[in-house]
Amino acid sequence: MTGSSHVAAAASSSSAAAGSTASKTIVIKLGTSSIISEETQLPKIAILSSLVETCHKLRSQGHKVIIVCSGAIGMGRIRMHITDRPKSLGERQALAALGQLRLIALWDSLFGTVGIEVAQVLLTRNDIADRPRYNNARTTLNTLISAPFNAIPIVNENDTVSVSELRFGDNDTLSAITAGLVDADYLFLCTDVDGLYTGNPRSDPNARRLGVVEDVAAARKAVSVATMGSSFGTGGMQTKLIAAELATAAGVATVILNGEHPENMIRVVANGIPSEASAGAGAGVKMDSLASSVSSLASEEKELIGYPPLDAPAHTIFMPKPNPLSSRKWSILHALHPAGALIIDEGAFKRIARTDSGGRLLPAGVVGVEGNWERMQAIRLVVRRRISKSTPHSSGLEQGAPLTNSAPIARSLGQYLLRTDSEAGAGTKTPPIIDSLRKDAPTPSSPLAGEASAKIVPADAAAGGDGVDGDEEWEWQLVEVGRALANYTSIESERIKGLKSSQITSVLGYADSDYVTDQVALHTLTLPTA
Ligand SMILES: Nc1ncnc2c1ncn2[C@@H]1O[C@H](COP(=O)(O)OP(=O)(O)O)[C@@H](O)[C@H]1O
Ligand SMILES: N[C@@H](CCC(=O)OP(=O)(O)O)C(=O)O
Repeated sequence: MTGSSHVAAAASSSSAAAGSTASKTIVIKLGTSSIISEETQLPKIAILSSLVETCHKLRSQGHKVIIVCSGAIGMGRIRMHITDRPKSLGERQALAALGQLRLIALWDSLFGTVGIEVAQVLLTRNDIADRPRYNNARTTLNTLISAPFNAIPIVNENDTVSVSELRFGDNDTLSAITAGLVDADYLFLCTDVDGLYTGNPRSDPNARRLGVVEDVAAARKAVSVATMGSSFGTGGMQTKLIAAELATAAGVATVILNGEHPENMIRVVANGIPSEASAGAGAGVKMDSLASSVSSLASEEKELIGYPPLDAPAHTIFMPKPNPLSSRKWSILHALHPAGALIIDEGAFKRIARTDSGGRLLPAGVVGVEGNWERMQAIRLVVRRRISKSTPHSSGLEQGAPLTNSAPIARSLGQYLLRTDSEAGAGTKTPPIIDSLRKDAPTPSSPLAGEASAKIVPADAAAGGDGVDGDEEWEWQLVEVGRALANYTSIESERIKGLKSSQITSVLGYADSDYVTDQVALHTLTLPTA
């Protein structure tokens, strides 16, 4: 894709739908299950070779290709004859170091046979944590896939050195971030099943594959993805849905398909992305629970919606968002690492949510500053509001919370108690958002904020939050509503919070901006019901 914005991506994608020969940027994610045979515990050489031929063909059609390849730990296990999943972090990191070498050597020799250069790109979340590093990674990838290099970057998480919150945790998420980084047109998630099913096809014989999904968040709620997949794989279908949500928000069409037949990707690209109109024609006609999110169940509605064509290979396609976020906003919301939080009042939120305000936040609306940051670092915007204690808490997490890298908020807002429904119900002290960051987490939570975020409530009256007004007991509730790039450091922000812009100079001795931030990306324009 030539344009740099996601909007341009969407425009080029939809106008060049079926049968397009325009150049596309294609990110292909290969899960461990596509690289290593569960049965033989050996690399799937024939399939990898077929993938190489597929990439060669895609490139000869003018497309650019990036591969996000799992399997370092799996290859390390093969190399060291370890049959069980490694349990300790040290063991996993050591196996990744042993396996990554083999993996890249294998790709280098296979791609060498068709004259394609490959480049190894190992990333941690830290490598894209702030704007300069994010832009640097973007430039490197774009340089690699463009002339004169015309290489295929082979991306993996730098498992050997990445720890806790510096991890992507799974390569589905990493592939979505990579697709966003390079403004890709397609993200292919190759795995060991033919797409997203209504339930795990390994265990549910009645599970049915979905053809076209328009609303990933709704589909995520409607299908069952609870059980894990192959013995080598990491996240199962859940992390693929998280990846689809992230990528489609950036305007990237996301496809889940079986890695056994990489050549099918050529046909999917040739068929193009179903146009909104044709996808919409079939919406809401089949399964009640999926009606709002899924245009078609595979096979049955092809004629009705015209996609996929009758001879199309099995796959599930997640439609790119019709109005994707700009590249800059997407990176602020989903890629950059928030170093802290500005706590704002409801009035300030309403002002920045009004489109005509330009998303600029005055210091007058800031009621708290948490964390340490420098200018231009990403921060969370968290609304503080008063709610009645008798109001039952709705679950922001279930509504879809923005939680790809949310552990720091729990830490930086340490004096607050993070309250979620699961905590209230199951009594666990670990918020699901923190589990979502862990590589081995069995149930990662959603990455995106449809509307709400975690509810963060002052732990006790000492935190200055609870009170009684007449008969009503109340408490403060904190809701993350978006992210922003800071105009002032955390120390400066603390000093000017609550002030008028005209007072900034007298307090700081200078005023580089009237706003604490003028680069805001919101998850939501309205606060969820308390
Ligand atoms: N609703 C579902 N639809 C499809 N597959 C599912 C579903 N729920 C769970 N799965 C499991 O997800 C697995 C793929 O995830 P995973 O093993 O992590 O693969 P990879 O290594 O390719 O990332 C499938 O083998 C399947 O058993
Ligand atoms: N980075 C890890 C893979 C992590 C991962 O997400 O694995 P998978 O679910 O097989 O795509 C590795 O190379 O082993």
